[in-house]
Amino acid sequence: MILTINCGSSSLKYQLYSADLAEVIASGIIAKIGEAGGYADHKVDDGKTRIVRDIADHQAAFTLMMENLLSPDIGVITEPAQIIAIGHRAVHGGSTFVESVIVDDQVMEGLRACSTFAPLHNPCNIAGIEEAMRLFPGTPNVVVFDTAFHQTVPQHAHVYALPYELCTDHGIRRYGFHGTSCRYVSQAAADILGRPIEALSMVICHLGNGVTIDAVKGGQSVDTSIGFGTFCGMPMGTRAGDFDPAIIFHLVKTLGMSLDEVEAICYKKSGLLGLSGLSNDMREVCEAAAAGNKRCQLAVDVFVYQLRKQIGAYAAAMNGLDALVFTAGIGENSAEIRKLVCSGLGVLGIAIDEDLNQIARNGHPDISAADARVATLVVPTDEERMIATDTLQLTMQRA
Ligand SMILES: Nc1ncnc2c1ncn2[C@@H]1O[C@H](COP(=O)(O)OP(=O)(O)O)[C@@H](O)[C@H]1O
Ligand SMILES: CC(=O)OP(=O)(O)O
Ligand SMILES: [Mg+2]
Repeated sequence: MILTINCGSSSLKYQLYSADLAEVIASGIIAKIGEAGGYADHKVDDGKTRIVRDIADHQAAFTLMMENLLSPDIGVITEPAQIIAIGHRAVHGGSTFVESVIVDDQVMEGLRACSTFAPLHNPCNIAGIEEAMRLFPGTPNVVVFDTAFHQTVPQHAHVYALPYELCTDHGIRRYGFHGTSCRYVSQAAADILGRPIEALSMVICHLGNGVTIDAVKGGQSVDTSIGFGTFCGMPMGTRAGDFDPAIIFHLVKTLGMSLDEVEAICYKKSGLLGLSGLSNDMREVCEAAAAGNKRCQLAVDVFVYQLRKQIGAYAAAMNGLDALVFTAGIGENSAEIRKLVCSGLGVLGIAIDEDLNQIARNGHPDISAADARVATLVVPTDEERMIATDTLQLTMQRA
């Protein structure tokens, strides 16, 4: 069996596949790590078991995952050796990692070096890999990078107009994230449309806790909204998205904030949470907005406006658009956000059928109106399957 691990800042998601990847045998999420109210949801077939327990750190989360997988009641394995390879998500691979790799000491060193670029994500990814190496000695670990798919973004799109030496000598450039999701979703969208991916210009809207808008032309990422770190581009759950960097100097020099405080604002106190003052969860923000909460309405308005602007920019950058694709938590589940985003994009030839929009998750990925020039699709992402696929491929190659 092949195990995939996605260690986030406060969660660990896992999925166990049969060795041929034909079947997902078990999956789960361990949530609120290091916070009050920790729990694990472990799924086998249609059954879900919730275990409520405080989870101090990623090591404790790993222990709980193993208890679940090995449990006589809800477990699916009898010994760890049944797992032949483990695939991990890593967010930032910098310029060092352009594709998935098998973990060795040098890879771990490279990952640690990229941690300063993604302080919210990479340290957690590394904690997961270290724990896997400790609990499964001798089992190959593969690491799959969010940044890898965006290595094709051309220089004129990934270089910032800063002194060029900062790019060449210090790796200051746009890297892009959620690449594993965009890679999966763009191919799935081409399959749904029944057209070769090489012939398509698409904008992928990965709208989860983190948000990426990605321009994919001919199957390659040609521009992407997140940049060097993971807080720029679109507003996200708790991250700011683009704002004038002069604000940072003002907060530090005039308002006397420390850099740590400013960093916390950019990554943890902004976005939907910062604007709404209520929640980083789009469902809650939409519900409160519908009930008349003005700051929540503002958060929705800002989110939708920035999305529309970015989609328009990428349609122009690619000199055309064949498909607009929604994915991840918000993109897959919120008919309202899809409707709001698309309603302002008629100029591009985007038009959706509201009845189809409402039933998109029930096997109706194409929600385009009959007269639309651009196809609009809703495609559930599956980063885990991509991670498992790369893990299988690399370990087979080595064997
Ligand atoms: N029905 C829904 N309506 C609006 N937002 C939703 C809905 N279901 C999930 N979401 C949102 O999806 C986001 C989480 O997306 P997800 O892709 O699961 O996150 P992660 O980046 O952690 O993988 C949250 O903002 C959540 O509110
Ligand atoms: C890079 C990033 O934003 O990841 P996530 O959506 O998992 O927070
Ligand atoms: Mg996700």
